[in-house]
Amino acid sequence: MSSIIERISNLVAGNQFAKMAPTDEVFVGSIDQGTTSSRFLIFDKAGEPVAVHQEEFSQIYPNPGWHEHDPEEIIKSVETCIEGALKIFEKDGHSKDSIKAIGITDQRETTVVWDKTTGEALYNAIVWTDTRTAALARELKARPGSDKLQDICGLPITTYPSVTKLLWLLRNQEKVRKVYEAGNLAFGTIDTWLIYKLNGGPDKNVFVSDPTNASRTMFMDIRTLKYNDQLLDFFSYEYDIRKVALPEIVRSSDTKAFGQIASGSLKGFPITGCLGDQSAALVGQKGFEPGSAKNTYGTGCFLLYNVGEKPVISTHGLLATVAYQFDGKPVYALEGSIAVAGSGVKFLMHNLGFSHASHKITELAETVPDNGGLVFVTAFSGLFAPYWIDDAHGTMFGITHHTERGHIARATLEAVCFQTKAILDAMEKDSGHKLTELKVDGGMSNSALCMQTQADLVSIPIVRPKMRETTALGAAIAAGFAVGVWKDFDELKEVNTRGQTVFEPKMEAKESARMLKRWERAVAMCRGWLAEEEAEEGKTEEAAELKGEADKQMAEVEKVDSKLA
Ligand SMILES: Nc1ncnc2c1ncn2[C@@H]1O[C@H](COP(=O)(O)OP(=O)(O)O)[C@@H](O)[C@H]1O
Ligand SMILES: O=P(O)(O)OC[C@H](O)CO
Repeated sequence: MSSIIERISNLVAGNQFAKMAPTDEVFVGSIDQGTTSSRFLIFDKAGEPVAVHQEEFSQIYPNPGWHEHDPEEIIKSVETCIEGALKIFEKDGHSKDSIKAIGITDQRETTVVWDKTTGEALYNAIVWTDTRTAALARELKARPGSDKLQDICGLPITTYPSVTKLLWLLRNQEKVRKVYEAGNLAFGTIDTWLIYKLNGGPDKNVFVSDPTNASRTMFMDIRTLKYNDQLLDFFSYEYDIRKVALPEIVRSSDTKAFGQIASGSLKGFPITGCLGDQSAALVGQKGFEPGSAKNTYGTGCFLLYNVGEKPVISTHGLLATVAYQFDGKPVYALEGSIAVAGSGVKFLMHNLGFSHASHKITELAETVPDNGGLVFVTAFSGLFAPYWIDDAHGTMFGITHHTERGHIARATLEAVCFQTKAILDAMEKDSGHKLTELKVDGGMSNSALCMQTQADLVSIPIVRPKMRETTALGAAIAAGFAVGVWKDFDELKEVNTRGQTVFEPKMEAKESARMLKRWERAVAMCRGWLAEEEAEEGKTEEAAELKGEADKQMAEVEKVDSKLA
């Protein structure tokens, strides 16, 4: 039996303990490496962010349709974010030792190549939005066997997946080719590059990717989650892809595979989760049940719909992708990808000088009651799902003396909502299931006008959580699962449930149908923009083919026209 003195001193010690830094606190860090900015957030067990630091980095557009990032700047931005958030965290009285694990989430498809002997990047990262490979994609589509690939990897051949970017680098960059010929070329998406560099580069050589990222390369069999011979053979007609080091594919939540941070204030802290950003957002929205979906309005906009443990290969212009793989079994999603969402807002700000802040674009759009007859097909990277038109450029239709900046701002927001509607229709056809509500997040979902328009156009409620850092939360959940911060989905029940906003559809069905028809007509009219040009110059055989395609598409326009009449 303990003495009274002993019990009293224990009580005192207990009280002192309560007043000191609460060492029983548990946090998870999350690196969110997006297209326009990097962030580091620290989440508590309730899924609330307690510290955050964000850094924008350079967007490099060397030619029309080209989009690059400096791979070293990306790493620096992440390191700065970690230090920045940690400072806030410690200032608030928390101890960094209470951070149990770190998750990573990243822009997908963006491609980096480096020399595996030195860890030196050999070219800028080619960003997912980049369309320099449009002709290469057409060349690949024309090769025998191209029609078999989507069934294996879930993606159609377009400029979007990593493969065309890697082939372009091999074909066009001598420095890359030399390292390839020496057998030292390493390929990675941003998750792989980050994990490799944060672990210290060639010294530790942690060279991995998770299935949600690897499923965006076109090298991975979506069913086995392994690199696939048929895919590698198909793409190896000029350069042998097997001579390029591809990262090992490991599950999205793991205590060992992702290594640990090699330097800075979090030196020695384990990285235990990794998810592509759109998968992470689905996890952050707790879309764990088949039939649940989310739409993330960031730089681009991506609708993911959980289809369960078997992939669904789309026949309506959507992608099959991996949602996550936490334990043995992968969970899949159908995806509708829109290339331009917030980047359209930034275009108005930076290229057209409309304002200096994103929310001001929404305010500008609110100065007019409707789009005034203007439709803006924001096809800056061609048009993605469900259309996949790589030879479209951004086009505005319906400009009159009545048109003012407010209309352009409004039409920019609406463009994302129209594409989301087209994606939802395609998803309904592929899955045979109609959504009853749509969960949203991402920077552009801050725009209430945009969310109301979305509800009006899809005719179902739009549900926006109060805490919209769902992408980062998803990566934290993946990391937290690995180290037991959360043990199962049940433990996440209360996470991120407070204070959601619901946007109910208000527009009359007749009016939304009229707007949608106009949009479809504008899409049909912006097809074949580059095809005509190439055919006239007689540049390529495919161009002539495309000219025929453009003519066919004009016939489509006429069909839409006659429907509208
Ligand atoms: N109130 C707003 N209205 C319209 N767009 C907004 C608003 N707030 C943020 N955005 C847009 O959201 C995008 C940033 O979203 P975010 O989810 O951080 O993107 P990413 O992860 O791709 O970098 C930017 O393009 C920004 O212009
Ligand atoms: O930067 P985001 O958030 O628009 O996401 C980029 C996507 O992952 C590209 O596929």
